[in-house]
Order: sequence, then structure tokens, then C-alpha cells
Amino acid sequence: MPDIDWEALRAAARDASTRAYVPYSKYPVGAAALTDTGNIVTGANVENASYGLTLCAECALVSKLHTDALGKRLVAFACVDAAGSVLQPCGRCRQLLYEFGGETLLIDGPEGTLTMTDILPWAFGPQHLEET
Ligand SMILES: O=c1ccn([C@H]2C[C@H](O)[C@@H](CO)O2)c(=O)[nH]1
Ligand SMILES: [Zn+2]
Repeated sequence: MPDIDWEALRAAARDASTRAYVPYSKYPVGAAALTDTGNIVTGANVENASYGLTLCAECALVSKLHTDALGKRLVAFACVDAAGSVLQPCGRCRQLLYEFGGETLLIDGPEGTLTMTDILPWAFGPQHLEET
């Protein structure tokens, strides 16, 4: 397992959370990930008056990965609330992260490091589209 500076990732996530747009829930979330090129990519949640259109912090993160040329793959991921407490991604975001991290993506868990397989077992992914 690569040596991950989880404190640095959590700090980057917390910093990103200060730029969340959360007038409705007032619940800022920040996410940060180490990429395959050694960069840190971050994201924060962006809400909408049509509540269901809200973008989670992880959604912003995976968008920025490619558009800001910060890498191709995610290696390690951390997500925090405004108090800096570690959060786990919602179901939709687990799927979004799986696309760019696969089974081995390391996740900052509540009781230590997890992998994507721990939080999204038997995932559907790009490999299934190649089987037919
Ligand atoms: O994994 C998660 C879970 C929730 N939120 C956001 C969405 C919404 O703005 C707020 C409350 O659900 O938290 C995220 O950004 N990521
Ligand atoms: Zn989500």
C-alpha cells in the first residue's frame, strides 16, 4: 500500500469545503484526492434552488481531475465536513469515484484506511462494457 499523507489530504478537503455553495443545507463538504501524477484534486458541494440538482463535492472533484489536467486516475481519497470530520461518499459518488479509481482506490475511513471494494463491492464499471 502506498504511503499516503492522510493529514494533508484532509487539510486540502477542509480547505475546499470553505468554498462550498450551500445556502440550503448549510452543510459544506470538501473532498480531496491524490492522483496518479502526484497532484491533489479537490472539490466542494454546489447546491441549487432545485434541490435535487445539487452537485456533491466528489462530483466537482472528478470533473476537475480531467479538466484541470491533474491526472488520469485517483490513488487516495478523503472527504470531510466543515468540522473536519471524515465522511464517506454517498452512493452515487461511490460510483463516480469508482470510474477513476477502480477497486484499489484508497478511502479515508472512519476507523482507518478502506478501499473502494470495501465501500462499493461488486461494482459495475467500464470493464463490464468491454465484455460484450
Ligand atoms: O458524499 C456526499 C454527501 C453529501 N454531500 C452534500 C450534498 C448536499 O449539498 C449536502 C447535504 O446532503 O452534502 C456531498 O457533497 N457529498
Ligand atoms: Zn454524493
